[in-house]
Amino acid sequence: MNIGGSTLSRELVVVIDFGGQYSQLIARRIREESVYCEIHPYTISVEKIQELSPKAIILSGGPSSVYLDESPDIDSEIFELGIPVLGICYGMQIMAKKSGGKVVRAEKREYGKALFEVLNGNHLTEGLSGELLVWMSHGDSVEELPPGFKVMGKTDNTPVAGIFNPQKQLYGVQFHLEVLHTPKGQEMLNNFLFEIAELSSDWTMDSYIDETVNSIKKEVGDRNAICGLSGGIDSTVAAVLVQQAIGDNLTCIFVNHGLLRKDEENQVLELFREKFDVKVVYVDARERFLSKLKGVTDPEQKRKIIGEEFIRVFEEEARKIGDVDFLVQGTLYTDVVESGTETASVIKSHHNVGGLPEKMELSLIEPLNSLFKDEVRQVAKELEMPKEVVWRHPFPGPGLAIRVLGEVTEDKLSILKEADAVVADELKKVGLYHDIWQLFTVLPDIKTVGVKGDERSYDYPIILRAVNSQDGMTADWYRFSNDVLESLSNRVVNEVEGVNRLVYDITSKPPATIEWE
Ligand SMILES: Nc1ncnc2c1ncn2[C@@H]1O[C@H](COP(=O)(O)OP(=O)(O)OP(=O)(O)O)[C@@H](O)[C@H]1O
Ligand SMILES: O=c1[nH]c(=O)c2[nH+]cn([C@@H]3O[C@H](COP(=O)(O)O)[C@@H](O)[C@H]3O)c2[nH]1
Ligand SMILES: NC(=O)CC[C@H](N)C(=O)O
Ligand SMILES: [Mg+2]
Repeated sequence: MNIGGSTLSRELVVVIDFGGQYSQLIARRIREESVYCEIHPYTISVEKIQELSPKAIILSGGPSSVYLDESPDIDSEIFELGIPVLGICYGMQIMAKKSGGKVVRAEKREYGKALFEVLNGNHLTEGLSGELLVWMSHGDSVEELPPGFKVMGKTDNTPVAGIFNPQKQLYGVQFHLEVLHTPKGQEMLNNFLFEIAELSSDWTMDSYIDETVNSIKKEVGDRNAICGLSGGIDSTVAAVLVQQAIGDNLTCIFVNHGLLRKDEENQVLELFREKFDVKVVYVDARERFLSKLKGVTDPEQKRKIIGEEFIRVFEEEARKIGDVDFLVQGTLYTDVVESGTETASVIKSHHNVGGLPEKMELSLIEPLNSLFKDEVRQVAKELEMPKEVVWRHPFPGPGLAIRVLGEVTEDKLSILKEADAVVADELKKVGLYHDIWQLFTVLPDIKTVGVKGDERSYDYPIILRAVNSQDGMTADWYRFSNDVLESLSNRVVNEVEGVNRLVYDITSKPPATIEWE
């Protein structure tokens, strides 16, 4: 059993993912309107959709072409369910093809900004007049309209840039209305959600808390649970929600795997002792994690070892407590998606999802597995948690193991801990720490030559990473002033033994990821 937020009752929009790069963004745009939505792979069956009983369906874009044999397909039945459907790009093309139209390779690829001229009045563009600036990214086009459909509008390049069938409430747009480069995109999406599908905005964090607590109460009853607690926002919120549901039957397990930041174990324990009324067991597992990681250099292998070891520690602690059936984790929607689904490829195996061992003694409770990070922060605020928890920078479960590149050793860990502490201290001093979404240092597996005090040094460089983001799915590097960069460099090189260089990572995600491994 996996108890998560998605089992709750509320109006639902299903986004069907054809492998598009913006599927997450579509989901975010919908949730920003206080409407709950879930992303499902295109392989979802019609029966499953009926079971979920969504009030609207959105078909995402995708890299493939609908006329190819192996291209992602969907059962035509979904257009007959009486549920309003909006197809975007590939989504519109598949809607056209499955409804009896024809899609072909276009003469000219259309990429970037275009002007969309509305040709036939329809509910999607209601309230919008004149030519609309839209964002295009396609090489295929609808050549023949399916029966029952009308052309919604055109661009210079694309005579059929939008289609609709008002009787069946089917709408398709060739452009991406979910990106900011389509300025009226959100208005069109709102027309679809509220005018066409008649959804109400019933997705609030307030209602989320009540429903989640109630559903955990029902599922767990008077049985016992443990919670993997890191002091991070996700597990803290998960612990508090579960505690509200089952009270003293919850015990939190805080694991020191030797990969925490400088003094982090003490800070976390103190925070929980002072500010939260939950039972916390501290486990010193440094030895066993570090010995399992000995000689291992491959990033995915490191993650899997750590994921498995976490579970083994949790199981041992559960046996000590006795009669424990559940493990609570602060898994987020993003952890699930990045660890790979049928249509989304594995970016990296988050230790708590893709890194889980196949056999587990405990059933999972993941009350946040349908939320994005910023939504969890909203829940935390709603729960009146201290600011230091709400705005704490995310810290990955595998900790410094994925920031010491290559083999993890005690020596390298201690250099990295020191560098990390110096950087955090300096940025708190200049008042920038909370301006940044996530900040950390990385220790690469190389040494470089320097000159310190007139003498040659052959030491490690430290890489500084600072990014801003909303939910960790995309991120932009932080623009420091030169003065701040200079003081950071001076302090790190002077104060951290074994380091003679500081370099700054100026890559966004994508194409990089936030962590280096
Ligand atoms: N040191 C730890 N001890 C026990 N459980 C942990 C530890 N580190 C991570 N976990 C578990 O793994 C989950 C995922 O880790 P993750 O880092 O994504 O979440 P978090 O630490 O709660 O929040 P944040 O993302 O803000 O750091 C946590 O929610 C928690 O259940
Ligand atoms: O708990 C976690 N277990 C993991 O295995 C893991 N990998 C990455 N992260 C965090 O996720 C966010 C996105 O990171 P990436 O851009 O590196 O994928 C960033 O905030 C990362 O710190 C993890 N968190
Ligand atoms: N972004 C998309 O969905 C592209 C759809 C299709 N591959 C095309 O090029 O037209
Ligand atoms: Mg964490």
